Amino acid sequence: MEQQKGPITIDGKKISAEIKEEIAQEVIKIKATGGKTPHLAAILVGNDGASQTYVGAKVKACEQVGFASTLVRLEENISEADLLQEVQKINEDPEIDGLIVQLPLPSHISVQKVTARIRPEKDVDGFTPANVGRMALNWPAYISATPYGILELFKRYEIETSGKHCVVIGRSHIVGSPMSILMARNDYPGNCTVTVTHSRTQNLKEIARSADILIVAIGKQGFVTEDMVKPGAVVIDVGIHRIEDATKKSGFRLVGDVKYEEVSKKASAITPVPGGVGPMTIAALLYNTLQSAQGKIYGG
Ligand SMILES: NC(=O)C1=CN([C@@H]2O[C@H](COP(=O)(O)OP(=O)(O)OC[C@H]3O[C@@H](n4cnc5c(N)ncnc54)[C@H](OP(=O)(O)O)[C@@H]3O)[C@@H](O)[C@H]2O)C=CC1
Ligand SMILES: Nc1nc(=O)c2c([nH]1)NC[C@@H]1CN(c3ccc(C(=O)N[C@@H](CCC(=O)O)C(=O)O)cc3)C=[N+]21
Repeated sequence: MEQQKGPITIDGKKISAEIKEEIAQEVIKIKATGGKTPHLAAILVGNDGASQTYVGAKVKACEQVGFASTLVRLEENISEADLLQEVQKINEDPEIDGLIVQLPLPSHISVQKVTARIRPEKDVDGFTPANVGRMALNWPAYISATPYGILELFKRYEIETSGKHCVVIGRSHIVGSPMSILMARNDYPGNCTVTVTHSRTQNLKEIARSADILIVAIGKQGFVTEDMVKPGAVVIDVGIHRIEDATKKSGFRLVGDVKYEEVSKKASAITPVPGGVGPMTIAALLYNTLQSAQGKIYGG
C-alpha cells in the first residue's frame, strides 16, 4: 500500500528554542567562571510597528538566554550625524559586544554611512564590508543573521546540499546576496550550483522550477506558486508580511513570499511563516553576540 507522506515542516521555532537553550547553558558557564556576560545593543529609529516588534523580540530573547541588552530608541527625525554619534558611543563602550541598527532607516539617513560606522568586531548583523568580505572568503566572520539561521536549519535537518541546484530569488544585501555566496561556498551547507534571480530575471518560473533548493527573499506576499516548484524541492520562505485578519486579537496574521498551502503539497521540506526563518534570525543574532563576547571571530 502506498504511504501518504507530507512534506517535512522545517520547524524554525523549535530549532531556535534549542539553540537558545544551548546559548543559555553556555552563559551559565560563563557567569560561573567570572567571564564576560554577552551584551547586545539595538538602535531603533522611529516608531514603525513591525520594527518595534522585531526589536522587542530581540531584547526578550536576550533576557531568555541571560544576556544583557540595551535598547537605544531615537526619534524619526534624528539627524544622520547624531545617529552616527550614537553608533560611535556604542563602538567605544567596552561593555557592549554586539550592535544592531534596525532597518529600514528613515530616508534622510544613509544606510551605507551608518553601516560603515559600525565596528566590524561588534557587527553581529554581519552587514559591514569587513564581515561581508570575510564571509565571502570563508574566513571567520559574523554572518548575516537570516542567512546564518537558514544554514543552521540545513545542518540540523541534515539536508543534502552538495551538487544541488540552489535558486535564490532576491539579491538584497541582507538576505539574497549573502545567501547565494554561502550556498556556493566550498563547505557544508553549500557546494551548490547557485542561480541568483531578481526583478530583471527572465523566465523566472522555469529557473525556479529547476531548483532542488529554492530560497525566496523577495518581499512579495504569495509570489511563489505551486507551478514554480519542482516536485521534491526544499523550499525556504524568508518573506514576512502582515495581513489584516479581524479574527486575530492583533488584527493581523503573518504570511510569507510562498503560497504555503499549495507549495507544501509539492515540496519535500518547507519552512512555514510564522515559525520558520524568522525565529532563526534571532537565534543567529544571539549566537553571533556570544561569539563576540568570547572573542571567537576577531580575537579577545
Ligand atoms: N524572516 C526574517 O528574518 C527576515 C525576513 N525578511 C523579509 O524577507 C523579504 C525580503 O527582504 P529583503 O531581502 O530585505 O527585501 P528587498 O526588498 O531588499 O529585496 C527584494 C529582492 O527581491 C527582488 N524582486 C522584487 N520583485 C521581484 C520579482 N517580481 N521577481 C524577482 N525578483 C524580485 C528584488 O530585485 P531587485 O534587486 O532587482 O530590486 C530584490 O533583489 C521581505 O518580506 C522581508 O520582510 C527580511 C529580513 C529578515
Ligand atoms: N539590522 C537589522 N537586522 C535584522 O535582522 C533585521 C532588520 N534590521 N530589519 C528587519 C528584518 C526582519 N527581521 C526579522 C526578525 C525576526 C522575525 C521573527 O521572529 N518572526 C517570527 C514572528 C514574529 C511576529 O510575531 O511578528 C516568525 O516568523 O515566526 C522576523 C523578521 C530581522 N530583520
